[in-house]
Amino acid sequence: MGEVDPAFIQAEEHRPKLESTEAQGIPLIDLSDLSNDIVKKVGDACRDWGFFQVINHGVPLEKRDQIFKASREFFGQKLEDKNKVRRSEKEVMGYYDTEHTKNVRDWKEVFDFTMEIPTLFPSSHQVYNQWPPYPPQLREDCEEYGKEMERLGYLLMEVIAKSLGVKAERFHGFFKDQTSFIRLNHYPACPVPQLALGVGRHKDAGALTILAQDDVGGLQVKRKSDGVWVLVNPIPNSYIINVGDIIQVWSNERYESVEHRVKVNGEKERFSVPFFFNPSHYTMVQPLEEMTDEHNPAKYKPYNWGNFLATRKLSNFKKLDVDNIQISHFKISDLADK
Ligand SMILES: O=C(O)CCC(=O)C(=O)O
Ligand SMILES: [Fe+2]
Repeated sequence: MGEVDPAFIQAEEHRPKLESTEAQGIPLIDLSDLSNDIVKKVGDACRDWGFFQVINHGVPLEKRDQIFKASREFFGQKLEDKNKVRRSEKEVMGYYDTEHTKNVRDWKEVFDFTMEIPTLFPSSHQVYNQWPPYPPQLREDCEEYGKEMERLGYLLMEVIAKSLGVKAERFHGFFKDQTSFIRLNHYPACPVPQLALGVGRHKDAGALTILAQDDVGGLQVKRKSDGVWVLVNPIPNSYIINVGDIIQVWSNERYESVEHRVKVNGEKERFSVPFFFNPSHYTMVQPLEEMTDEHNPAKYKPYNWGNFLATRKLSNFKKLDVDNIQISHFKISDLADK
């Protein structure tokens, strides 16, 4: 990435401290026992943290190892080779190294691919994958891994539905024609880890994120109880799950999408692979009827997910002079607060 471009430098109040608290308390849940106890544990974690880790999730280790290996091989190429699948304003999937979060450049490079091909977006936004020639097995590894993520995504949505007291399949219909995508993240070692971030503070806009990280560590979560940034410990072969903005809206804020960011390392590079489980573009996102009643009215106006996603993707692609789209724009202000 060469000289440190000022575009990477975070405002002082957002700079990471070099030492940071380890996340004592982020729940670790064993999914092999699908009893009510798990439902309660997942529900409590969604409410108290917006984050949890899972083990015994059923994703074969071999599939995870393969996608990490392919990712390392892909990013290890020369820039001119990675540029063969470069993302553009129109081709929203593929490689790029200029993502901005809240208008500050992230210290990372990414490769995005979508699950359904072509993902059904509004006709102006047909989404196709761009597969690189090298490494040759990357496409197959990605597609195989994607199937595992989808399976785990549905399973987790069932547990979350039960924890909210609605029927297990309540959310399934929203994911027909889903706009889910997977991102390969590479965070190179950074000469100024105290000034830049791998990903600036943000909340995930989709429904649910399932993240695999390597053993380097760097993901930090803003702890709900006190606002302190705590590090999510890498646990071998576990997945980090977080509630996205859409679950916050569907649950009418029973669960909250929590801010997180990625610190970079002065010596070590880091790899991670998030799966963003997203509904169809034509989903009107709004609180579930079951989550509202006269004492607990809907806190959000319905919004169209496809438009939200397209607007957010454009603002992450290039620096804009306005703040990017947020669910707070659809919040119904409470008369009692006025
Ligand atoms: O790499 C990570 O640990 C997290 C990345 C992330 O938060 C994101 O891509 O939304
Ligand atoms: Fe994120």
